[in-house]
Amino acid sequence: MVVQAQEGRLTTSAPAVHVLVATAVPVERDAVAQAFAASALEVPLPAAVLHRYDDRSAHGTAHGAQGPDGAPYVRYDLLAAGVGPARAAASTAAALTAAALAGTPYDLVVSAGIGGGFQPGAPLGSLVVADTVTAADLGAEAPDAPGGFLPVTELGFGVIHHRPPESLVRDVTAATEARAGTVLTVSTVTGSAARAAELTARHPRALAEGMEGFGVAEAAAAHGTPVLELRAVSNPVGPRDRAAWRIGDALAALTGAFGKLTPVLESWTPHDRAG
Ligand SMILES: O=C(O)c1cccc(C(=O)CC[C@H]2O[C@@H](n3cnc4c(=O)[nH]cnc43)[C@H](O)[C@@H]2O)c1
Repeated sequence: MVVQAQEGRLTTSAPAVHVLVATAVPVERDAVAQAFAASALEVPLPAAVLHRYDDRSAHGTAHGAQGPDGAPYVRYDLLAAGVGPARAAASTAAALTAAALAGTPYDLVVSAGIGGGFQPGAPLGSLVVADTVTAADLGAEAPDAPGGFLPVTELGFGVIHHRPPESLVRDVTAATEARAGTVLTVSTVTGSAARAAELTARHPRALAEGMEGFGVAEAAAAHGTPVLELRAVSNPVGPRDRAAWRIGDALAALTGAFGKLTPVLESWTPHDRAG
């Protein structure tokens, strides 16, 4: 349930752990929200609306940060940030800036959604946590280069990898029974065996691909905020076959993952947060 509320600023009291979750589309955002018992407060931003949930695990932790009533808790702001790396980066940057200006910066940004799984490493319905968030098609075609492609870093610009905090990746992977590996960000969904093989050759550790992670990570990095990416596998990466997509199963896996995330974030220490 979403409670309509007008709020002139982002928050009224400092949360224990302040997390921005950026999905691409509302159905993914709502799958994440289903993990939380509380109803949402709608927080309007200039170009988007955050759905805010204050979540407490059933048991809390000895090391958890303290909420207003003394119990450990995590504040999740859920944002349907748009499809593709550019739109996702713009929306995430807007939310990060609004929070910073309000004096309540985020501790963590999570890019979450469905994604394609490289087979056999990431079966349909499984969950992948990125230990590396990689821009797979940011660069130049170069017939003389290995694989016929030069990443943008080889051209002297930017970055193509972001690395989430190791301890957080380890703990989230364990808690959610996910697999950890590289998650690729692409601007074009892979639709052929040849393209899948090309990506695997260039990125042997790739387990999944999506279209937003790198954009979200770029926005987080600009604010010095750690990032995490979670992909629930809805389809195999390879020849386009819409009939093979299992979006419902992937959305259910996303809900399940977020149901297990709160205790991990409650016990995420400031030392680890430095990543
Ligand atoms: O091919 C189609 O007909 C088609 C119809 C509806 C949606 C799509 C998408 O590609 C949705 C992209 C959306 O979902 C994520 N996603 C899911 N699977 C993959 C994938 O194999 N490769 C890349 N992205 C994927 C992505 O993050 C977008 O948010 C296609």
